[in-house]
Amino acid sequence: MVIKAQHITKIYRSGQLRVEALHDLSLAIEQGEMVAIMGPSGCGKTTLLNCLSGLDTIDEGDIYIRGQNLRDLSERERTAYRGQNMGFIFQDFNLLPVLTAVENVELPLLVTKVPSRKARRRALEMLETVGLSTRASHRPAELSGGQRQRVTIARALVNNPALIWADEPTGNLDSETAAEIMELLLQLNKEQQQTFVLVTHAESIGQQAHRIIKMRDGKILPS
Ligand SMILES: Nc1ncnc2c1ncn2[C@@H]1O[C@H](COP(=O)(O)OP(=O)(O)OP(=O)(O)O)[C@@H](O)[C@H]1O
Repeated sequence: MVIKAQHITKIYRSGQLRVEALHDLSLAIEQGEMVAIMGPSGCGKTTLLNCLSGLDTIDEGDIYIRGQNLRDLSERERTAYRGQNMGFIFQDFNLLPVLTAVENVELPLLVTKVPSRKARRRALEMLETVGLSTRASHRPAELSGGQRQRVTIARALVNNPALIWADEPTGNLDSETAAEIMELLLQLNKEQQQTFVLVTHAESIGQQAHRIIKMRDGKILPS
């Protein structure tokens, strides 16, 4: 089991306000699975993704990633753990505007002290995998939405993480480009046996995952 969550609860507090965004939620995801998390706006999908990936902390319960209880790691250790084991694909791209496509993709490698020539080679390889080798020296503003999303995917996968989190990976894209991106994710999942957990509103995208986890009001609906 690559991801195991047991009885997790997440409460957001601000002043007197208290929102229980996850309520006694348990789940298990296996190595190599592609899982889609679906449900109405506000049901807790993004919160679940942020907690499972250790970007945010939980109030109760336990989360194990490849056997490691996230609770036992300090914030600094969690950050290092994410860098080594996880890739993130978010809807608003998060690419650095002053860097070219290849520079954006190689960044996670340089951060982990991979020598620059090796990093460049690997980043170019990744851009080729996502079908963007001819745009390596373009800046994000000089790329289309679908192309930017491909750069984000290349960057998320460049250090070969075991786990990839994607929050609305096709949210800003037209349906044709969204289908292409989903096809690419499925292909990478099949080839590399990496585990993908994606949040989506799009039924057509969710249907292509191996499994859909349906959420309502901070809980998982029985399947
Ligand atoms: N930082 C925060 N502080 C307080 N409440 C929050 C915070 N972030 C989210 N919430 C609340 O927690 C609940 C779950 O939010 P979350 O963003 O996880 O939902 P979601 O299912 O991803 O929604 P959407 O599909 O609209 O993105 C919502 O009721 C939301 O208002």
